[in-house]
Amino acid sequence: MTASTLDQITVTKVAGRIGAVVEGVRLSGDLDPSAVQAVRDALHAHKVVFFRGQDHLTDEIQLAFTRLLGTPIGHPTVNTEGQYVLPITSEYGGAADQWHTDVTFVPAYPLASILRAIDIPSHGGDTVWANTATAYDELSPALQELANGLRAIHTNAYDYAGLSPDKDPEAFKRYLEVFASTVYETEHPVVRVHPVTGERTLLLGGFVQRLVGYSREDSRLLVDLLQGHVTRLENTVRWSWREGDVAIWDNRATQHRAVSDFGGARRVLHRTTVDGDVPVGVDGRASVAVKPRPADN
Ligand SMILES: O=C(O)CCC(=O)C(=O)O
Ligand SMILES: [Fe+2]
Repeated sequence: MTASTLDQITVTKVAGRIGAVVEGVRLSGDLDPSAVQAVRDALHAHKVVFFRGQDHLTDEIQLAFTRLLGTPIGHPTVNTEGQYVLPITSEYGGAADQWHTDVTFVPAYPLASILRAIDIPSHGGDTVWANTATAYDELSPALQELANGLRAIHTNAYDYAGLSPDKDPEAFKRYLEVFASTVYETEHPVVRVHPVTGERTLLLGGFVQRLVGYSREDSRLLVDLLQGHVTRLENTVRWSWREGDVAIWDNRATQHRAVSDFGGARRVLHRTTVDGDVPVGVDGRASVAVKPRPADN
């Protein structure tokens, strides 16, 4: 196949504040550096970018492309060393159908995730992304001021323990074994300064347990208030998958969730993630691991 050249690449917005379709790019490990830069620029500008018709992709090619964006990392709780491709399957059920940013229970959570549609139901099973930078921008100045000083504890234990084993208790058990085998807790700033764009973004989502220094009830109310801005429809884009589609999102400026409206149908996507950097708040304070405690040496 022909290489992508810059004058063939088009970037078209698909919603007002987030999301663009990139055309003229065939994703692979051989992608021209200028095309990789175009993808990166589109990612920073639009937060989530979509590619149609990438049917040539295999796990290997997806991983090779992922390496062009940074260092691939496995899921921290999936104990399969060297496995960088995480299947997202309907078998697990439920886990991704709440708003979250990927893996925020560790300090340097992924800077980007790449999701490839492999087996998609005939209808339903969309994914929705929200722009956490525009969510911050639209806050009242007094609320921005308050949010700037907040810190939150993110944990995987809280999240997964809160799920109900609704349909298939066995699948749920396997799920817990895989994804909650180690308890992680990290304290993050609620407002993260984006290391590339300098934007202020709201860092919350499904792994948040509580705000530091607030009662549980005040914490819940405050998180709900801020999270309500993140998920306002104006800050979101919804993607209806076709097999061969790829979505790449800037995990430092977005939240996302799956829409669980496809009944018992099979739905499989494969995800790779790119190693991230430790967030820094507006006061310059970085995120810190609470559990497991960092090694002493
Ligand atoms: O299944 C989906 O639509 C989203 C899955 C997800 O949260 C992820 O791949 O990080
Ligand atoms: Fe996710």
